Amino acid sequence: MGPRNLFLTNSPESSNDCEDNPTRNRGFSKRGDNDLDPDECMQRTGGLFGSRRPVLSGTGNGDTSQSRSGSGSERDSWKSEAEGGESSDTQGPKVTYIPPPPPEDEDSIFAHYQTGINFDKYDTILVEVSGHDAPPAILTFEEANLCQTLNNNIAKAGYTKLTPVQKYSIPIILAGRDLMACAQTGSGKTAAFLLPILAHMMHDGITASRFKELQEPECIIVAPTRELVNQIYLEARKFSFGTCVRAVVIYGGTQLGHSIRQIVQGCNILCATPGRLMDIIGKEKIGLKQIKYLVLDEADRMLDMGFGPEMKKLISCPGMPSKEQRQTLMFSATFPEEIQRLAAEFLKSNYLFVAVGQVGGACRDVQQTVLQVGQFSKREKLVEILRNIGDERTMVFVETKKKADFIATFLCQEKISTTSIHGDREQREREQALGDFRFGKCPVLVATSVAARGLDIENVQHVINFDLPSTIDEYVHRIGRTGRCGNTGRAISFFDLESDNHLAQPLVKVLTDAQQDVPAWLEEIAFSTYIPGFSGSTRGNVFASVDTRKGKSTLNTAGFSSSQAPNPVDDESWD
Ligand SMILES: Nc1ncnc2c1ncn2[C@@H]1O[C@H](COP(=O)(O)OP(=O)(O)OP(=O)(O)O)[C@@H](O)[C@H]1O
Repeated sequence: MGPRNLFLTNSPESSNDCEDNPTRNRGFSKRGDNDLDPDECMQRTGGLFGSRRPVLSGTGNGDTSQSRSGSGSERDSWKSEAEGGESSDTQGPKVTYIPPPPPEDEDSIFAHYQTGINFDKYDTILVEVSGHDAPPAILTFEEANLCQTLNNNIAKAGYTKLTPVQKYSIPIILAGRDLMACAQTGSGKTAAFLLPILAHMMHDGITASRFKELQEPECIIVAPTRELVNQIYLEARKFSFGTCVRAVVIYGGTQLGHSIRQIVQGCNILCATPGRLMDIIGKEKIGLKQIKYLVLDEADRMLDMGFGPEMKKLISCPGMPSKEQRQTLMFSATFPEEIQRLAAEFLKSNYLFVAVGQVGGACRDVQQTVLQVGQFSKREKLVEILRNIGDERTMVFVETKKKADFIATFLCQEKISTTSIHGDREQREREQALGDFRFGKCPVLVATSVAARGLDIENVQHVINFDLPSTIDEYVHRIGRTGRCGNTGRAISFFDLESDNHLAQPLVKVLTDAQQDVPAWLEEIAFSTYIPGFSGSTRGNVFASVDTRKGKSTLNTAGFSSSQAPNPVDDESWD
């Protein structure tokens, strides 16, 4: 491998980002603690229209403990990104970043990557639909009876065959039913909700939205990270091309005035991170009266104790149609049982549940390897692996933001051109980093869990878990950044006997279910480690939770319930 350049740019300005930390989420779940993205956390301090002053402060300079049982000292202070001068009642430097507009030419809008050799194997995946009177699945796009413009856009996007989640979800949504859908990473969940929503809008003869100070969109899509909502927006823009439906994206870390300017020009579909959404609603730029569709992507994350309170506020905002009056759609690759129960509050009682493959199961197109690597050998092993990989695109997941910087800098010193993404980086830097990775300038992206969910980047051939996450769900999402849409990928995880033993059982289960080799040492740890709540054998079980309304008490993919989950110390990643 040739020398790689140093592309890491860590701006001192990043000090106006807020820190993610468990402490600031006191009173919220253990599960969600690690996954807050900075700008969204502010809502938890002041409520929808309340004060945004942070309730906690601390040193903010603790070390980046690599131990899972660490106190998380670096995370004991946080400054809400909302403090970035976005509201009159806040202090601190203004957030001035205005993201560059996406390319407008048709080729860029419809640019896509090829489905992989295993795309056709999707047909063999088992699908279970539960709930009453489910409409039958469709087998082809033609059967969906979409309008010509949508069909043209689907063709231009290079879609010729439906994925299983699309086959089942599209008719369900077209029939007006609420839906909770769980399907493996990279299997086309975004189009599964966008296409039928757009079809409905077209069918209802939506009128082009015009400039207005208060916009009343028909659809709101929320997702947990900025990069993910942006991606969903680009998909919405692609499928609505040539129609009068206008999609808009708003997310934190960008100038609030910019978000407002985007909205007032017209907004039918609003893609938003929760914090920015609530801010905009509070500023009365968005009215909710016309909402017909509410989509929670990465729904288990959106409903956990981290974001759950914001989502509850959203559905009880003035004007928001009741669940009987709107269609609520939830999608994820993982759906722990207790989160499903919470979700019922958002859904009509006759909602349908679609499970494609094993709920929370890993994508089988990812070849998973687990290596026993102690904390002090990890860097050496990482360099060895990356040198063997060469220039193939690789995401390296670490536990903390500081560690992300540290490892990225270390790799750059090793002449491996690397960039990094995490919640302490300015949004400008995050987007730059993602762009550099996406377009191959930096083949290695070091990331915290902020990049674990949803990101769809072409040709990510490898995921390396330098640090394993604290829950198996997060593992499933992380390794799902590769092996997407029928392509194959590889995931290598460093298992540290000092800190990762609690993951052994669920990890063995995920590996087994995805028909991967399970190292004997891992199986041994799995059988000798008692995990409360993890019942049953690791082999051959029907995996994880199913539709909770069936009353089966089963495992969630974490191998333990959220309330039993160990305290996560990965310190990331909300938006
Ligand atoms: N029917 C299809 N034919 C071809 N490509 C498709 C089809 N459906 C989706 N894709 C492409 O597959 C990729 C993955 O889709 P998407 O990002 O929606 O997956 P996902 O299920 O939401 O994954 P994750 O769980 O990681 O969020 C995207 O590039 C998308 O454009």
